[in-house]
Amino acid sequence: MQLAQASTALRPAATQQRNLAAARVQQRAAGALRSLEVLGVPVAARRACRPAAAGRPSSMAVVAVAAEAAKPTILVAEKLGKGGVDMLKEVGTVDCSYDMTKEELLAKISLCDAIVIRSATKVTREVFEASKGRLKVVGRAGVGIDNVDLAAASEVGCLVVNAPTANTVAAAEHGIALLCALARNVSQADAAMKDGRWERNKWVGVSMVGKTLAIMGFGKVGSEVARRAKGLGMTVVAYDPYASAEKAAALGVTIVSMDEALSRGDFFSLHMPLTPNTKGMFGDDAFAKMKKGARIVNVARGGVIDDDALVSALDAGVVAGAALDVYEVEPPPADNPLVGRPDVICTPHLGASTKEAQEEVAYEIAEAVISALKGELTPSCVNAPMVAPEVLKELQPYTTLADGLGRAAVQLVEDSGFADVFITYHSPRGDDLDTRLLRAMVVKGILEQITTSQVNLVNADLLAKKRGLRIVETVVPSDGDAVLREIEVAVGAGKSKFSSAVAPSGRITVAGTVKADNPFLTRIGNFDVDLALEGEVVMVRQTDQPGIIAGVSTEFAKNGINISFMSVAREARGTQAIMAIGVDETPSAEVVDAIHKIPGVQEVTTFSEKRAA
Ligand SMILES: NC(=O)C1=CN([C@@H]2O[C@H](COP(=O)(O)OP(=O)(O)OC[C@H]3O[C@@H](n4cnc5c(N)ncnc54)[C@H](O)[C@@H]3O)[C@@H](O)[C@H]2O)C=CC1
Ligand SMILES: O=C(O)C(=O)COP(=O)(O)O
Repeated sequence: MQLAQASTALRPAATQQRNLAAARVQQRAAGALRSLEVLGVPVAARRACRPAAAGRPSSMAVVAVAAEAAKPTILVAEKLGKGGVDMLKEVGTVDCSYDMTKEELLAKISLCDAIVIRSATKVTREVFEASKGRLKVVGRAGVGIDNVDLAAASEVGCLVVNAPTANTVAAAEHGIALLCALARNVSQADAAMKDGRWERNKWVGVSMVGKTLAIMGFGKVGSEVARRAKGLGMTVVAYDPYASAEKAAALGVTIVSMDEALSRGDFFSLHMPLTPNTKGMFGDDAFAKMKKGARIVNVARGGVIDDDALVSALDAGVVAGAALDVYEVEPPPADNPLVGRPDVICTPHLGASTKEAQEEVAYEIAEAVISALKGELTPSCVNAPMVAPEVLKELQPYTTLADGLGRAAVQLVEDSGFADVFITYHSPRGDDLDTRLLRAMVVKGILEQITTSQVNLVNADLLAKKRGLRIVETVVPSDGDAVLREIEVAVGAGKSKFSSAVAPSGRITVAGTVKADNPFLTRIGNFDVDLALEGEVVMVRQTDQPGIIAGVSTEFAKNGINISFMSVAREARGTQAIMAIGVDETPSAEVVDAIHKIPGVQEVTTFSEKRAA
């Protein structure tokens, strides 16, 4: 009765948690417009609603349309908890197609903006190629991302997000379950009884209390296993080259070298990810260093153990038994040398498979996928640099500026091209300024003018490198309360369309700042200007003499072009001057020509802060 009451009492709390998760998602949705601008991560709908021939709509416009018309298509390729699927349905068209063949996946993927997978689906380079640029988010409903080609994802600017925390306890509990089963031959004894045999002497086990458990990989799962093993009275040591000894000590765990772990462990529990470094980590060499009669549990990934080496170690009695949840190939082929052995107990990759964990994983991944589709940098993005939310918030207005300056600089380049981009940040933070986001936005501004690639924080550096751009960043310490006083973007181009944009350094140079959250152009070449960095900009170089401003504005007025901002700067009275004019409508070639013909005007150029077509 009491238990029933307790569980009823708990239910509203769980519901509340769901509501909170939904509210979080809604809150994020509200911030989506801004985030899109920040990262330039195109929402799925961006492609869907992009007009075929017309100029590319701004991200803002796209989102507005997106919300109305084109919902992203989200392919759920493996079983996902209903709560998560429902969350995804609120923002997109969800296609739950489980157990697809590779060919079916390849055929479907170009219709999908996001895919949600578990460990069985391999998202290979071939899959990204088949998606033809449409796939923007891979959501791994779990931890291990060894089944996703991260390099290929990054190259195409696809965000990969995972659910790093929701199945930690489930995996740890399964590790402990296998540890106990291994020590006490639970599986073998159970199989014998079901086979009609009562074998009390055959299945005598070993005790765990007082024994040493060596945890290999002391991350989230490893430390939860440690906590539980301490409760069983075991001595716990851990090998993890990246773990904090203090954190381990707080749990009563000693961090040791790999060799020490190998020589001390009576039991081993593996919890490192599968990476090129950990692949085959438990091979002949490692087994040779173990105590005779050690037992090993693998709830991490099959590939970290070399199967043949384990077979030899079992045959030699170095390893007394193994418990495996994961396999190099899943499901393991019939000729797998380990599965059929009586000294090996096996489960079919069940570590994360509890009802509770799967419900939570589904919410965690749905939230991450939705936020990634909206262009937000989710904390669980595994192929983009982590930018803390507070940094993101602080830098947001400057990201628009950085994007705009990159866009302006590249449009001032005369045909010859360029390879060097110099970005100078004037900031009171000095070297503490996190410039990754700003650099990505400058690169995005530049590349979006000259390529059709979608550029975002994930692939900006990579695409810049591929285009042979060399980005040189300098942070100049400055005064002031704002995080940044000015950003300057200079490109080492041979020639500019607007000669006054070339600074004494010989580089096309533009600089800007943020005023009241809006980006402003403050310098072109060697001229100080003051112009909102938005829409169309007309640059005019003239002799400093009366009447030119009137002539230029008359020309705009005649053609129904509204001036939004104007800034005039000169070297000295009666010498060279420039006008930077923000206009609401794009001036035609005829208007530009007419301005050029005004006596005293030497050159005219335009650039656009709108996205390139
Ligand atoms: N069987 C199952 O269903 C599940 C399996 N897993 C597996 O468990 C692994 C661990 O998961 P978490 O603890 O959540 O990840 P985590 O990232 O929190 O921990 C991994 C730890 O491994 C350490 N590590 C990396 N390279 C190492 C090396 N060469 N030697 C020793 N340690 C190394 C890292 O420093 C980190 O502390 C995952 O990568 C996943 O493959 C996770 C959940 C469920
Ligand atoms: O989260 C992990 O890394 C797991 O191994 C769990 O895999 P699964 O989602 O159960 O296929």
